[in-house]
Amino acid sequence: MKEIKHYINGEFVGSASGRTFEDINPANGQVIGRVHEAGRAEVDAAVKAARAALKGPWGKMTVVERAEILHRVADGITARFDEFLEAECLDTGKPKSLASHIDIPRGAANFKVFADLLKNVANEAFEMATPDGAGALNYGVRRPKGVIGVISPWNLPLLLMTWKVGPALACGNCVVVKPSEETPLTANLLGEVMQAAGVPAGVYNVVHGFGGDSAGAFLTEHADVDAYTFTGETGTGETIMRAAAKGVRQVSLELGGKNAGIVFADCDMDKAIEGTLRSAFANCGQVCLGTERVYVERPIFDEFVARLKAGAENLVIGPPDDASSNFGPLVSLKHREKVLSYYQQALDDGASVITGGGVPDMPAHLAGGAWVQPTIWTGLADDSAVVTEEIFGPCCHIRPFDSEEEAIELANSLPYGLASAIWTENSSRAHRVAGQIEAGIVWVNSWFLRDLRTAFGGSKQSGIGREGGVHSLEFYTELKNVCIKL
Ligand SMILES: NC(=O)c1ccc[n+]([C@@H]2O[C@H](COP(=O)([O-])OP(=O)(O)OC[C@H]3O[C@@H](n4cnc5c(N)ncnc54)[C@H](O)[C@@H]3O)[C@@H](O)[C@H]2O)c1
Ligand SMILES: O=C/C=C/C=C(\O)C(=O)O
Repeated sequence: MKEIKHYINGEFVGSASGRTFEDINPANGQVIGRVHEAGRAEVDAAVKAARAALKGPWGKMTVVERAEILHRVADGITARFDEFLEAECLDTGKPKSLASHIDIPRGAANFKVFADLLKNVANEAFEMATPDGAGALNYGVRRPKGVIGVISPWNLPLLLMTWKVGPALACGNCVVVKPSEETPLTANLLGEVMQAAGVPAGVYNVVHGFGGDSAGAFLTEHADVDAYTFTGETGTGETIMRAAAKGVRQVSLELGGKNAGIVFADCDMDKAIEGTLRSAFANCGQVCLGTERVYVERPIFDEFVARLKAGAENLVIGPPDDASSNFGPLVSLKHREKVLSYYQQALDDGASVITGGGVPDMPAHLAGGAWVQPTIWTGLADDSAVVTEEIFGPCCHIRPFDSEEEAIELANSLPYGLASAIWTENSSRAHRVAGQIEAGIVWVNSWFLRDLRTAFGGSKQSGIGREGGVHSLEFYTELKNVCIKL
């Protein structure tokens, strides 16, 4: 049985308590390995290692030297692509066809992009007048923030963790990562890659465990962590923010969403269907940016519903290794319970089930997996929990609208504000509507199209702060102004 340990100060170590929990493959319910659960002692050791590493060779390196090492990390991920792919798909059950295009390549890109960015970014400078006429010069210098606590979710484990670790390390920080308890494998593989790439011991640490009353909470309660970057549920974000308030530590929070797709009658229907299918069902609907509310202009409503239904019914449900499969299981049986409770709620609230709504028949060797059907509903009231709460499953509700104003009002009606997708061939309308959507990210005629230099994050209850490009740099560094009287 595989033993999954912590990675602290450049070594894989077990928990002093001997406590472990199971890592389960959600495609078949089988145990992949036993994961060590960190107690306060392991979290403390990881934070101490990170603090010490700041003062070691890592803290003395030039930006160019750090960037070279981070390129080696990226190349190390690429060189071990198949191992990362295998590990990510074992943990999540997602199709290899998906992870090989998104999760693993982005794991490498997240190091390259920020390493290069750091080499090229300018600092601000202001000349100022003074009463004696000699003037003064102000200039900014950036310094690493220190030890960063990185807490990440299970839906895109390597992608979302490296999206934070890449810029944090590029800026010269050291990190303690707490991956999701559901998906511990790729964070450990990355430890091996870091070692081989010459990242000094203590710069990248991983502690495994759960959230509350476990590794996650111990990390957020640790007084010697300087800032936290978190991706996960809004409620967890609130808890982490409270813990970080002690000692006035900064947080960057990428949280939940209940994203709207708006499909206008003047859209290119093929593009709108293809994009909405991906945004609702890719990664079995477990993408924070995914569309769970679809608003369609009335003249094309029936055609859109029929075509999305046909698309959903064409998805090929199957395990990661099946090359033809493009729809895997949910991450766990526990998460399936949550998703199925919304499927039941939709029935209770009088939804018309256009397709799905239950659990698919799977062959015996996969029957223990967390499989669920892609599901589409119509006919629910705007205040049904199915329409207002994040389900994080492969499902969406489609509702007609009659005017641009109504569509904008519906899209903005919830306390979330992560992402939105607008489908129209009228570019004036696209700009007009995009400007009025209350969300951190608006896509027009696309979805999950990512340029890593751009700002990424949520408004309202979908998050605090922006990461990506120079915005990551702002979070992961302390900007100091030096004022020189001439
Ligand atoms: N905005 C984004 O960019 C983004 C991206 C991906 C996922 N998400 C959101 O993530 C959620 C799904 O992921 P999840 O179920 O893993 O989220 P989660 O909030 O349950 O867990 C995320 C991480 O936080 C840890 N955690 C849980 N409770 C904690 C606590 N009290 N203290 C410290 N750490 C704690 C977990 O162990 C895990 O590592 C969805 O809401 C989704 O929308 C958001
Ligand atoms: O599930 C959420 C997806 C988030 C994506 C990113 O953070 C990214 O593309 O950088």
